[in-house]
Amino acid sequence: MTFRIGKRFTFEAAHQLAGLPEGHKCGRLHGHSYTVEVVVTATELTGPGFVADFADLAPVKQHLAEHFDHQALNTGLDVEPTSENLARCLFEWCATNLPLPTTAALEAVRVSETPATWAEYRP
Ligand SMILES: Nc1nc2c(c(=O)[nH]1)N=C([C@H](O)[C@H](O)COP(=O)(O)OP(=O)(O)OP(=O)(O)O)CN2
Ligand SMILES: [Zn+2]
Repeated sequence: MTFRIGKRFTFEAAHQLAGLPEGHKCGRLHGHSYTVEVVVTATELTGPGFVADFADLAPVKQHLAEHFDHQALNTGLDVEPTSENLARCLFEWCATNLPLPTTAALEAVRVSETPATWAEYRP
């Protein structure tokens, strides 16, 4: 049996994407209200019955506020700021920085630029 929890975060940022056909709208500088979802799993629960305390995911909020919110993402990342690349970048940050219980594992990070679209990274 697998338990799965997630927490959703938001930030606002601008980007433009290279490598698109001439005239593609996403080649122009534009902004999104991004949503980031962090998913954690476990096969056994800890404490009162947690995969992990939702509060254990709180550092993501501060990381996004300090490094992503109201930023031009093209200058802050060493990859093209697509949803896919942001998901991998944020997964790697979470894997290093979130204080999860030893019984829990970071499963995936999902990034949405709009309510209709998403990209997910899970190694
Ligand atoms: N696989 C991906 N495709 C696209 C990405 C991406 O990160 N991964 N990003 C973009 C652009 O950032 C664009 O701003 C968003 O594209 P899209 O959802 O197509 O734009 P709209 O919200 O305006 O959607 P409409 O359906 O055209 O109204 C492009 N593709
Ligand atoms: Zn965009």
